[in-house]
Amino acid sequence: MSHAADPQPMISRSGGPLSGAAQVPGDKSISHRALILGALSVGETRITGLLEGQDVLDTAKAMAAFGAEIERVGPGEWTVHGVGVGGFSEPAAILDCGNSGTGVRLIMGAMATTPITATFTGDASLSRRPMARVTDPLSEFGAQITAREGGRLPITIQGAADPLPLRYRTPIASAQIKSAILLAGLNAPGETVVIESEPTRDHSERMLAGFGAEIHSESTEEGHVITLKGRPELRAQPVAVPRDPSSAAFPVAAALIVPGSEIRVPGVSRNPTRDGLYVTLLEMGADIRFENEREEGGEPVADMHVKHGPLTGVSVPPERAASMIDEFPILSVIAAFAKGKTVMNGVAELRVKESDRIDAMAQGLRANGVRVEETRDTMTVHGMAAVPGGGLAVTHLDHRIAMSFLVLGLGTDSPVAIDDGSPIMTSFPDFIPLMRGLGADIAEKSA
Ligand SMILES: O=C(O)C1=C[C@@H](OP(=O)(O)O)[C@@H](O)[C@H](O)C1
Ligand SMILES: C=C(OP(=O)(O)O)C(=O)O
Repeated sequence: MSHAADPQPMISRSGGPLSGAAQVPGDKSISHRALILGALSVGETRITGLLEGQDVLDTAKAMAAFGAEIERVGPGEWTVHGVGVGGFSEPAAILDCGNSGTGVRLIMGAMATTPITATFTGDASLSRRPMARVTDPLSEFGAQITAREGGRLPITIQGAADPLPLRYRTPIASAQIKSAILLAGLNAPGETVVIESEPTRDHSERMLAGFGAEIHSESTEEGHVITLKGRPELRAQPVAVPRDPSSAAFPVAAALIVPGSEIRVPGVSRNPTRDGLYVTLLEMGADIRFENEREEGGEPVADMHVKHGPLTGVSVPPERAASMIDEFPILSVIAAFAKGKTVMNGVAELRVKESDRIDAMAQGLRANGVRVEETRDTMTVHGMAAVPGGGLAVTHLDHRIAMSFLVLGLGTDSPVAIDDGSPIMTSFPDFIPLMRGLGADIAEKSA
């Protein structure tokens, strides 16, 4: 579904301390992969804790269009009867991946080595995002690809009838590029190898191994090397999706900036390839404790306990960027309340997310009285003892920008408005009730 909802202006303002438990939704990255790998497996995959955000629902629809049987059997509980590696049938209609970069890029990979044709579209945000980073390597497998000018959506892929395995060094640290290649490699003979300069989130590798593929990763002088043996028979698996650390970041941030707050966030993934924000917050002096550390569904998880307290600005090194790539918008909000400046390095990729996130954050923070400097790949936020607020932030169809500014307003002197909260449904449909349950004052606003 394209993101065509009417804009929903919203406003948030400061109130009393936040308290209680924040049950954040299932991990978005793992949810997409559970549906895709379920569709490529033989047998029934039962998924619990699936994120029922629009991004993931669009992926579910696409898997059904390729011939998998997908059923919602309860809240967050879904079954997938897959068609096996190489078993996708040709979709009858154009596949609309909505707002989701992960959805479209991984699904293009999953079908590019099967001899069927599919056309992909998305909303205005997704149609601006670069796709050649994925279609270039997919054409090396033998797929025939046509794209709009600049390698953008809509894109039509005629999958390779006789795919060749690929050895590919990713030019950008991106789990979406890596995952698209690995999914394509499933139906290529021989070994497909991806080499990345910095390790990126490793859910595809963990889950492919869980579904029975032969895959291994090693750090070498060349970089981080992932090797997949093609044409496995993937076996359906139960998948328990842990709670999303990227979604957890919003209530955590709110608790850190609203005086007197103390909240718990149970069952959040602590996968080290996703942990950069929390490493950074601890360096800033945040009062965060991880309790009851355990393993669930092949991922390390913990219960978080977060308390408001003083924070100090830090410099985030570029090599940490991949492990917190979606968390820089909310970090820039937290940084506004820290003592001194926070410098975020190596963040150029933020410019090609759902929006140009450096620009969107810089403009919205400035509109609310915060000093921000940006270069192509850095952002610097100057913290202040009291953040004025009182401004309007433009969200550009970007859920993380919308949620970041609603959190900002919980700590500012005057309320903060956003032009459109509707994109929040892509990744965190219960964000507003969850935040209100903690005591946050967030309201819809007439346009
Ligand atoms: O593989 C994934 O699930 C994701 C990878 C990241 O994108 P890139 O691979 O473009 O960095 C991230 O921003 C996105 O939200 C989810
Ligand atoms: C970048 C994001 O998602 P995607 O690339 O899947 O649209 C995100 O969720 O912050």
